Formats: sequence, structure tokens, C-alpha cells
Amino acid sequence: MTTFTALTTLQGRDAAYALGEAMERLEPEPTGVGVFEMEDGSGLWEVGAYFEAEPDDTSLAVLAAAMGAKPFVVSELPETDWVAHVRRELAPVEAGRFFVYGSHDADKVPADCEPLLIEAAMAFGTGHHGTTLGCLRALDRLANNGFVGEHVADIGCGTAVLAMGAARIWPQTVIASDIDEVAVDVARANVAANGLEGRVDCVEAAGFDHPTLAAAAPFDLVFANILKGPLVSLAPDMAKALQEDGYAILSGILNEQADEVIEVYARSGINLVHRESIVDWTTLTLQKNT
Ligand SMILES: C[S@@+](CC[C@H](N)C(=O)[O-])C[C@H]1O[C@@H](n2cnc3c(N)ncnc32)[C@H](O)[C@@H]1O
Repeated sequence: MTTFTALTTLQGRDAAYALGEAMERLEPEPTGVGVFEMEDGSGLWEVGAYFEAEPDDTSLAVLAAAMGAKPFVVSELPETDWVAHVRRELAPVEAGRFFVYGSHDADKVPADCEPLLIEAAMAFGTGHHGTTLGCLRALDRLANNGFVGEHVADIGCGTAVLAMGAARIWPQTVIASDIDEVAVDVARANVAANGLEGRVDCVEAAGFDHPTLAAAAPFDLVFANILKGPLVSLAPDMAKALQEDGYAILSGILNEQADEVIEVYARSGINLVHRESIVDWTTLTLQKNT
């Protein structure tokens, strides 16, 4: 299948993320959007998207002009198995006791780790992003402190990397949910590939709105790596879904947004225990103690 890319650069992180979000709404819909800070110290950000059909030049030109970005450069890429390509490129990630790897690195799995096999696919969560890494490290930290999760949910599971991490170290079934049906399919495939069928239950849901989640609540640990806006909206439901003394591991929060999220959750009786910043992203561990 032919793949097209549309790439531009612009100044400023907020503008770059806003452009990335706007690109997700383009027609034809991109199969992926990336936002990266350029490493040349220029303060420029690169925003790009992949498309399976040729993107519309006029829409791109209007978008670039509206967002103050340079005109998009559209390229047609030679036929390549991109998933296979990305898989080869992805190096394994170590996060506390967890070792996240693709099948091409199966021979590198250390003996004394909790392995999580994640193939690059159309879902977020290979362990490379600071938010996933922060959540895995927060999980590792809780477990090191003697916490044992018995009722665990992963809201916005993507690949189910966090749910599978919890299922690797604790005996109870974990519920993994995502608003995106493609992510739920990827999550189920990963659960099977990791031999965790029956240990991680994957459902399609927005927030806690699913009978499986309702039946399993209250939780003693909830992961939610889903960006600041949805996290803020989720705070009252999180307060209802967590049992007293239960933990929430939240990520997808830009560093400068963290204080606001902490305040919002504190108003719902869910208070800061630990915070960690990895590059631009902050992961929070909070505990309900009303
Ligand atoms: C940043 S990814 C996190 C994936 C994985 N949990 C990780 O830590 O790598 C966020 C995921 O949350 C999902 N999502 C966003 N808003 C959501 C919501 N309100 N309820 C459930 N899932 C949501 C997205 O579809 C996406 O798969």
C-alpha cells in the first residue's frame, strides 16, 4: 500500500501539539500523527502525518497558514512494510523490573525481569514514551513498597502495556479499557501474545462507563495515561471508582499542567504521593484518602 507523508515545522510546543490535533481531523484521515521537538536547538517543532490516500493540498495549505507553520511538504513513500520497519527500529525499554520488547529482541530479555512483549502496531504504548515509562516506573515503585493490587483498572490502555505489567506481578485479573476499538483489538492481541489471557480483560469504554468496570469497582489501583483534559474531566468518576486508600497513576500530563491536575484531584480527595517528570511529561501517583 502506498503511504504519503505530510511534514511541516513551526515554532513552539503548544502550537505544534495544536497542529497535531488539527491534523488528526483531516480528510482523508491520517493513519498516524507525530509531534517532535527538533534537536538542533532552534526551538522548532516538526509535525507530520502518514496517510494511506494522498492528502488534500488545499486543506494542508489552509491548516499551515492558520497555525503559522511552514507549507507542508508532501511525499509519496515507496511501498514498505512500515510496521515491520518500526518493529526493527524499536529498542527494548527497561522500566524498573519491567522489560518492554518486540519479538525481534526476544533473545535480549534478561532472566531477572518482568517481560512485556509489545509489537509496534496502531496503538500507543511501546514503553518508549515518557508517559508510559513514568507509569511503569510508578507501578514498580508501588510494588517495591509492598503494595499488592487486587482490583486494578487501566483506563486508556492502548497496547495494554500497563495492565499487563500489573497482571505480571499480581495474581488478580486486571481490566483494560480504551475508547478506541482499534486499541482494544491491539490490546487483546498483546494479552494473548504475552500468555495473559484470562488475566487481562479488555473492553471498549470511555472512562469508567462499562458494565465490566462498574462490576469490578471499587479499585485499589487505576492507571489513566490519557492527557490532561480527559484526566480533569475524569476526577469525580475516579473518586467514585477508587476504594479508600486506593491509588491512581496518572500520566499524559505536560510538566506545566501537573499542578492543576494535582489540585483538581485533591478537591476530589485524591492526593499526591509521588511525581516524576520524564522529558516534557509528568506522571503522578495519587492516593484517595478522604
Ligand atoms: C497515551 S495513550 C496510553 C496508552 C497506554 N496506557 C500507555 O500508558 O502507554 C492514551 C490512550 O487512551 C485512550 N483514551 C483517551 N481518552 C480516553 C477515555 N476518556 N477513556 C478511555 N480511553 C481513552 C486513547 O485511545 C489512547 O489509546
